[in-house]
Amino acid sequence: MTEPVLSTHALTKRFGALVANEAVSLDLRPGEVHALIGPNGAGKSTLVGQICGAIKPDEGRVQFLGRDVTEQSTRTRARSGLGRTFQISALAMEDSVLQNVVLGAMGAAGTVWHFLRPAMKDLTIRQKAEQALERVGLSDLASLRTGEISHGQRRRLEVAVALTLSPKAFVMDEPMAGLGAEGTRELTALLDELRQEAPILLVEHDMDVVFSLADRITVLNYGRVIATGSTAEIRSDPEVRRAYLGEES
Ligand SMILES: Nc1ncnc2c1ncn2[C@@H]1O[C@H](COP(=O)(O)OP(=O)(O)OP(=O)(O)O)[C@@H](O)[C@H]1O
Repeated sequence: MTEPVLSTHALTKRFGALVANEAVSLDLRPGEVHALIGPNGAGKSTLVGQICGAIKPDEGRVQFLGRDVTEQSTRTRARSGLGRTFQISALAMEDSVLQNVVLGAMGAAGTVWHFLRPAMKDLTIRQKAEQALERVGLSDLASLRTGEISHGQRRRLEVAVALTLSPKAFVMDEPMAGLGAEGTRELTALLDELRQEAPILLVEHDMDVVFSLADRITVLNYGRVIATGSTAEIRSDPEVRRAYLGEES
């Protein structure tokens, strides 16, 4: 079997008496979209936080590109190619679309102490940013203020920022949240293409998106994995239907 790009091994996280994740193991394989679903409070964001380095696990390990990264900072993981988009936008609304991507590319190049103005003149960084914007179909909006573009376009801009890291894997936390039908359709098409460049761990509530994009699905309930499998397997799993899809047994 192909080596996974990213994997968690028995990750456990407690908040006081609450077990938010209990021995969660999953993997992300090359070329796939692996959706992580579960009811509100199931522990999806807690898991993503541990994968990306924002939350320290109580037990268990995280492996990325064959290395144990459990003790690494968010920044180190990002620099090795763990691309992340957030539930809540981290974009600078007053800056232009291009400036936001340049800021991302500066972080990727390790030039965080430079000021934005000289960075805009750094040809390598600027080129990288422009390529990323082209990849997500936002080149025409490069000079607009980020606050002026639509919510859907901002979601794609976040993907462009992540692309400047030349990611080896994406972790996306509810990228479709708040999008209308058109925005959802555009972002779904983009993610469908991006999986060839880097596999995607996708936390998503929109089941139409999940079932149209995912190669595999992992279902969390009360912090535990209750099922992992293909979309067909998940659809017909009685425990999933009971716990998540709200069906009577
Ligand atoms: N910092 C924290 N301190 C205490 N409890 C927390 C903390 N973070 C999360 N929790 C609790 O852990 C459980 C899992 O939360 P988490 O946000 O990971 O779930 P989720 O599946 O992402 O939910 P949602 O779909 O609503 O985003 C919840 O009961 C939540 O209240």
